[in-house]
Amino acid sequence: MAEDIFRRIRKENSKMNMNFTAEIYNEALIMIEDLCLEIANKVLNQLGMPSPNRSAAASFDVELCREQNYNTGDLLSYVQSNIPKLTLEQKGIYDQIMQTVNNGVGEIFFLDAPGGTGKTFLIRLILAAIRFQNDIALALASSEIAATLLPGGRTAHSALKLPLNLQFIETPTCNISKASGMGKVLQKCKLIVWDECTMAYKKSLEALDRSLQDLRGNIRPFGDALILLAGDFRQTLPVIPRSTPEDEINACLKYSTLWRHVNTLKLTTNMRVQLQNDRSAEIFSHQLLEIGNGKVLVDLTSGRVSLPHSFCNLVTSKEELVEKVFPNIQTNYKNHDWLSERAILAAKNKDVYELNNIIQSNIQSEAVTYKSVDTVVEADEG
Ligand SMILES: Nc1ncnc2c1ncn2[C@@H]1O[C@H](COP(=O)(O)OP(=O)(O)OP(=O)(O)O)[C@@H](O)[C@H]1O
Repeated sequence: MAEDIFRRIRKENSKMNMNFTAEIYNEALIMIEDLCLEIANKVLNQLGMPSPNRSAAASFDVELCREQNYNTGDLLSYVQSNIPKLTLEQKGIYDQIMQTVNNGVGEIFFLDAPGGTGKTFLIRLILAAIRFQNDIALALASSEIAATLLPGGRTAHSALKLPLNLQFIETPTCNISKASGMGKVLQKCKLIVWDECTMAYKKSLEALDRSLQDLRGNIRPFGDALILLAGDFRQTLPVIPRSTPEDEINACLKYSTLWRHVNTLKLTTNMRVQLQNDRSAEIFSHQLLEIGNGKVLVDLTSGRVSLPHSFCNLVTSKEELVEKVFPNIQTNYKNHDWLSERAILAAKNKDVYELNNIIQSNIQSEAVTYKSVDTVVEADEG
């Protein structure tokens, strides 16, 4: 267990010159003791093992080291080379946020950015501009994929230790103490970015709000921290299994009392269109916005929209779709670059399984079954 912790810490702090330390053994003892308490309601001492030092664990600020462990020289050159590229719209938002950071005042911004308008580009620059001054900018996202797009990005659930059964708790909080590494990060940080916040349950942001108020000893929204929320309400809203659309809308951030404190900033120019000067990309992005903005008629009986004429290529079966996206998969499947450029997205697991079966049945090779575990692990391991 101690070796797992050691590997995890080395991975999280790739540039930290860290050796095996007594604190790592201590963290392992704490984890073992937590399990024993849960299973047998006994501390390690009662089971003939050494007791962990709980206060020493609090001073083991891995989280704090992680957030301050950036190469400032690299960040400075990144900032200097990318600021001149910002469009007027992006520069206006960059300046407003950096000014608020430098003034040290609390504010809640929402960056309303349809796909392709340079939201990720801008956020990466803001993170770098804060970090190169040796200040902390915490990058969170609602999904793992979005988290990987931001340097130092982590899922909000894992970083904030949000309860897994959030929706059933009246007033959830983050499971973070003042003395913990993450508690210190949240007290010190100059900015918290939460990308794809539009997918998060409003209760997860409310939990962060409560915890920041407590950690920072300030009863203003989010403890007067500077928060940059980003996302697009035209895209996926919080997913609640077996719920109605009303439940999903009610779970979303706009229906939180926090929303009235939010200052919305907008990005509107599609950079993919602008940079490539591609007319068809422009038409496609316009059509996407029309759908997202509810301008396309919905069939009231089925609840579906009819896709605009020339919006995309339509196919008549899953087999045809597989053939279009993965032509000649029998031989191409060995080419990883080819594979990494294509994917089929489906809204339901049922369709994912069916599509996977069709693709796999086209590949003539020996089938290997790997075991997997799908139980929930500790929130901080997720
Ligand atoms: N000012 C800029 N100068 C040069 N390239 C830019 C600029 N803004 C954005 N880009 C590029 O445009 C593309 C789209 O930007 P980005 O990925 O940041 O958009 P996004 O709003 O996050 O889109 P999505 O939500 O679809 O991921 C990227 O390749 C990005 O590097």
